[in-house]
Amino acid sequence: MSTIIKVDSLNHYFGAKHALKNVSFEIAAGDPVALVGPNGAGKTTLFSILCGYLQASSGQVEILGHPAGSSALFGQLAALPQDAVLDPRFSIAHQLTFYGRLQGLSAKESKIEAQRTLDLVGLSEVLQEKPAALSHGMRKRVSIAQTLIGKPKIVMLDEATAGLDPLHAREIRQLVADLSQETTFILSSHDLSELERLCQQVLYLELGQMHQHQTLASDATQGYLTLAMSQKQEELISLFEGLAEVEKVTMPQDREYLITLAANVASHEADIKILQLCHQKNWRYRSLVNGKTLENQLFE
Ligand SMILES: Nc1ncnc2c1ncn2[C@@H]1O[C@H](COP(=O)(O)OP(=O)(O)OP(=O)(O)O)[C@@H](O)[C@H]1O
Repeated sequence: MSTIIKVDSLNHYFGAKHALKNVSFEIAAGDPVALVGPNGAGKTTLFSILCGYLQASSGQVEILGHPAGSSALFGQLAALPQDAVLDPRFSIAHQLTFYGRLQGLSAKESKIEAQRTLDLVGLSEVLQEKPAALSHGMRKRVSIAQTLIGKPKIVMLDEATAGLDPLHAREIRQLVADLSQETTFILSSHDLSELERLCQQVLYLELGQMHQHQTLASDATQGYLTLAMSQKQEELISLFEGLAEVEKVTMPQDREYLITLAANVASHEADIKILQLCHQKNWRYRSLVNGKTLENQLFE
């Protein structure tokens, strides 16, 4: 797969504050990529540098073969900032069409794009409305539509589903998954289970430093099972640790058990034993998943 973003030894300072510390990573075209990290980790700073809003203090950033901020990237890369706002004075049609014109589309093409992208986010009926007539979640979906105008190759969404009801959050996730063939999405979110569903590559920033992870969908977390129980079971850990297939069991959070398998034991050899034990004990489980959840990879 072709590399579309290449970042090498990136540093950024805000005065004495070293916000990004020697960050290097690559992103290939295709599957969505997650950008995760605690508050103040440097995610917005990194987004701003990738978009060309902010000039890095040092290091290289290459996007689709061009330096960040290059005019060659116009229309190829779009971003939804966390605090994006729509202009209250103009209709949604006007704003989306204007955005299309800014990208160099004709008036007719811009109108078609406005309608197409609003259809994609399930909001075709609001075309003539002004932002005040829309709920917070609807405005967010319009902003997502705006990033899709002109079919950019890369779209960065900062907290795209924050504030959306579960149904619409799911629709946006589906939209991201559906468009992933033509557009590579970089998603920043604090909702790890959402990112886990969508992304295999996870860029984790902490205090300006980058660590890379893979999600459950990959082979990288082989050797673990994650068991969610309906109720906490006092004897569970000691009983499971008594199995030859199991090396260690921990409970990273309430009613969720992380099972480390013994060396050279495949998960399908262990899961049956675990389920048999649950059955014997009459314990009810909610899910048994191969691997380590993203949250446990990052914080356990
Ligand atoms: N304009 C600025 N001037 C000075 N310091 C800044 C500026 N912007 C960000 N910082 C600092 O740089 C660090 C990284 O901030 P950044 O906004 O990139 O974090 P973040 O990961 O996006 O956080 P959040 O999840 O809260 O949005 C923080 O310590 C922040 O205080």
